[in-house]
Amino acid sequence: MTQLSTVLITGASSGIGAVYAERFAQRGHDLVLVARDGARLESLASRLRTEHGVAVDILRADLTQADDIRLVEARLRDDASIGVLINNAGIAQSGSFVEQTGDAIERLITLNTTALARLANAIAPRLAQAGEGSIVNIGSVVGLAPELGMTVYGASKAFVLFLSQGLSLELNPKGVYVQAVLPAATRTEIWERAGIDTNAIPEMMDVNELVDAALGGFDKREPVTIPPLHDDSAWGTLQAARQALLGGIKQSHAAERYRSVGAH
Ligand SMILES: NC(=O)C1=CN([C@@H]2O[C@H](COP(=O)(O)OP(=O)(O)OC[C@H]3O[C@@H](n4cnc5c(N)ncnc54)[C@H](OP(=O)(O)O)[C@@H]3O)[C@@H](O)[C@H]2O)C=CC1
Ligand SMILES: CC(=O)[C@H](N)C(=O)O
Repeated sequence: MTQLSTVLITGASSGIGAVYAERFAQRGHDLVLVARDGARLESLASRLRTEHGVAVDILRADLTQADDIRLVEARLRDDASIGVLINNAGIAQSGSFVEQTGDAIERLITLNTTALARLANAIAPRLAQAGEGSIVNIGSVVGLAPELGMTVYGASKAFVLFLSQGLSLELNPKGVYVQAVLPAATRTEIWERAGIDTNAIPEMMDVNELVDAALGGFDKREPVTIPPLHDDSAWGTLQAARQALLGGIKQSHAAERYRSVGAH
């Protein structure tokens, strides 16, 4: 694998994924662009080929469908030129849990977590074998805080963060870089698609600024990049608190406050 490996980007037809495609093309990488909207992918691909002289393949796939997920998995497994996976495709949802349908919840979880994990799983063994390559998973700050009021979406993004941190522990020693990117509200189509009114959201980041910051974290090989977090010591404090809690849960007996329960 050369340093300028091919980059496969899911959700490349708009928003954050389309800007990643632009930026990696500017850096001279060939691309594989994945999404459902073939016409949009083709028009982006054709512009990037012309403007940057890179090879761009498109792969139409609905990543909520098992057969389509398998198609992308096969490409990641078999195409040795692909050294970077940008696991970006995702959807949000409006409404509270009791207003959401089971089918819509399943669709969100399949796209935001199952597809993302399966695609990482498809490429990871090959990258580990090669001793190089990168997996970038797009999470969200919403995954840090149930208080932000998007329970299922937030839970899917908490999964993305946990998975990324776990994969980082497993794969970093094998030479594979794993990055979780946690954007906050960013101006893309995701809001309209989910039926969320953005007028109520005062702080929205421009999508170009978001991706450039995420790539800044990528170049520094940060395991977790939170573009809108200005004081990064807050993240360090949270991680230190988590480590401290770990020390307290390696116990063979239940905590004192629960011990009287069985005695009745
Ligand atoms: N914008 C924001 O405020 C934030 C976004 N994020 C995350 O960023 C990621 C990208 O979102 P963003 O760019 O904002 O949103 P967009 O809606 O602009 O882009 C989403 C992309 O995912 C693709 N996609 C949607 N459904 C499917 C599907 N079933 N199968 C395959 N591809 C699909 C869309 O393409 P197509 O319709 O052609 O399939 C599109 O390319 C998401 O994971 C999102 O959760 C995180 C925090 C904040
Ligand atoms: C895109 C969303 O709906 C969400 N609020 C987020 O910031 O991740």
